[in-house]
Amino acid sequence: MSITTDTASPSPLASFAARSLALGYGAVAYLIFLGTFLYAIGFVTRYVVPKTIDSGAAASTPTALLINLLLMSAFAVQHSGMARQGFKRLFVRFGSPAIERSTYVLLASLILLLLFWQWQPMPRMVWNIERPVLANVVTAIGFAGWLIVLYSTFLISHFELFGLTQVVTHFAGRMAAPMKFKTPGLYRLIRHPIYLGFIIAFWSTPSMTVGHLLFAAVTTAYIFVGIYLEERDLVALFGDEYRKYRQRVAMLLPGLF
Ligand SMILES: C[S@@+](CC[C@H](N)C(=O)[O-])C[C@H]1O[C@@H](n2cnc3c(N)ncnc32)[C@H](O)[C@@H]1O
Repeated sequence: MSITTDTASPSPLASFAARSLALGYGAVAYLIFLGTFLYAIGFVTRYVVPKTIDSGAAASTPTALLINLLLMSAFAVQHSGMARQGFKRLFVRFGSPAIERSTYVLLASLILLLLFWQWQPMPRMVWNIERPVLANVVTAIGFAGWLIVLYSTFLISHFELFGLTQVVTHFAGRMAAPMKFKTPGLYRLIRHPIYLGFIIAFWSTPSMTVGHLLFAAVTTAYIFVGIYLEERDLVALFGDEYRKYRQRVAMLLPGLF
């Protein structure tokens, strides 16, 4: 696949304009992702941001359940659908390969922002840790989960994962290198540290409401579906290298599974 196929005109000026546009698009998509990621931390931990997982007027339970399930389903369909190799091939047939990842990141972020905005609180308490020390420990574990997520993205290439490397390489007039399979740091212990970080971040809260529990349970179930689909693609891409890695290294918890 050649990055020169995405420019309609061979003129260097038009090509420069198209590459600049792709770069700007990728940069905006990355900034929106970053804002969404930071907002997600506030949304789940209920710190700083105006609208959290538990704030707002409560609708009836069936209405809240329906809206929240629809919002999470929209995210799951976009996130899993667009991540598949088949969709990526389709995308590069009609659009520029350089902005495929940025488009994926942008749409995922926009759906998440919609979810944060429209999320219906379900305030009934499931558990509430009242001892301050224990509550602080649980909160700190939750924040550690977010740190694991962010740290792990840098282990397998943060800027490539969120599309910036692709648009910068394209802007420089070079071909983006194919994605490399890497197992640095935490990836030597488990295959999915980013997903483990999310699970820790979503569950480790001192006050668990029904709404938060719904969010944690559905996203955790979705993570297992995502792992199945992602590993199928990784086996197709890297063959025996990934199969051996899967035999050697646990999915989420070393020594357990
Ligand atoms: C959101 S990341 C999640 C990565 C991993 N499942 C985790 O939880 O840490 C998904 C992207 O990472 C890529 N990926 C997963 N494992 C990888 C590895 N060991 N090296 C490089 N890329 C990987 C997948 O192909 C996919 O594009």
